[in-house]
Amino acid sequence: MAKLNFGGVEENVVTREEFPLEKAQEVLKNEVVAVIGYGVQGPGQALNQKDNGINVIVGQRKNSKSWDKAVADGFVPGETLFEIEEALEKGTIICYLLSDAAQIEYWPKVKQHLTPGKALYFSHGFGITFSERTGIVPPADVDVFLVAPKGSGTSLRRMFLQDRGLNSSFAVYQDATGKARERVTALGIAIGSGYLFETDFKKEVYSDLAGERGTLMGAVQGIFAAQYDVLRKNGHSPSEAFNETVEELTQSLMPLVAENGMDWMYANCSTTAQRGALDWWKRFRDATSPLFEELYDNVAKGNEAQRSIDSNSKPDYREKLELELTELRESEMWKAGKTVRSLRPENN
Ligand SMILES: NC(=O)c1ccc[n+]([C@@H]2O[C@H](COP(=O)([O-])OP(=O)(O)OC[C@H]3O[C@@H](n4cnc5c(N)ncnc54)[C@H](O)[C@@H]3O)[C@@H](O)[C@H]2O)c1
Ligand SMILES: CC(C)(O)[C@@H](O)C(=O)O
Ligand SMILES: [Mg+2]
Ligand SMILES: [Mg+2]
Repeated sequence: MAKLNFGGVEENVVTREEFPLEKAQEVLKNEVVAVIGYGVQGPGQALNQKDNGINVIVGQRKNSKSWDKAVADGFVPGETLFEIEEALEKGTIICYLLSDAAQIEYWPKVKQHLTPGKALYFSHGFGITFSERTGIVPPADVDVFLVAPKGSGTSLRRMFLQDRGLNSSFAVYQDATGKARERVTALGIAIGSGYLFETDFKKEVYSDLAGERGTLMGAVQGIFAAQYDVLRKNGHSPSEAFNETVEELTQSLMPLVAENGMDWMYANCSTTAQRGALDWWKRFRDATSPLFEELYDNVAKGNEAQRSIDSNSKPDYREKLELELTELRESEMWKAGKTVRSLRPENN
């Protein structure tokens, strides 16, 4: 593994140079990788593995939208696409990619098919870390590990098609065969990861739940809404408020941050903007820091996991989520955003 220096701290990272695709293919040549669930991660991971020459099958409920999607994506019923139980039986590596809540419901069936030497693969530390709540306790004679792409399954697939890789975390929880590490590394490469960063199940799930509730998804919408509302209350038009809150950030400034860091983005703005941003960022940090502390604490106590289990186990959880997404979509800010986006050349 390559040792890289991250801001003064050395960490181990698996690179594609040291573990090329050919090595992954060799490690996995006698395995049947069963991807269970074809929602968001399922398609990205299954298609990338298929294109990488891995023997991959999909397990999904028949008569579902996801089943039809798998067929449309080229998986063949009876050959590479099966009902969940059949795929569980055929697979030697079970990639458990049902939603975290659905994993609880299906666990008794999965466990039944985890015969000695098989491997159980997750893309989240959720089920194992919160096992008192999920009931997911694997038998001792199977390998248990995770590869968690740090991004959407949609991006995993898109970046693969662009010959780029999405960074993933990986962890081994249980090594029953003595081969868990090479199996998980091979899978990490095969699903289209760029680099693999080592962690453990608990660290992965705590950081992931905090991140998505925080800056990646929850906090970003919150801070957008707060600024947009203040601008609107002070008489600015929807387009002005949206451009100054979201559009400029995603189209002009975030690409600069992505390219070369925050100081680089700042340096490409006026000295007027730099003076103000350098004065104000610490106040935003200090104002939000207690909220981030509260969030992490809730994650560590298992409250966030429980909330997710409770609400996403309800029969109508999809409709309920969709209602809340619609509320966002129908808010003035995001309706203004729709019109602003329609003006981009690629949407004209
Ligand atoms: N979505 C992402 O991009 C992403 C990123 C990193 C990690 N993960 C992790 O990957 C795993 C899969 O997440 P996802 O977002 O792809 O899941 P998802 O919510 O898209 O659901 C995956 C599949 O589960 C099926 N499913 C849901 N409820 C079911 C039930 N009761 N019975 C049978 N099937 C059911 C759905 O039909 C779908 O095919 C999770 O552990 C998640 O935390 C997801
Ligand atoms: C894509 C995310 C937010 O990184 C993932 O953690 C998820 O749960 O979907
Ligand atoms: Mg997550
Ligand atoms: Mg994540």
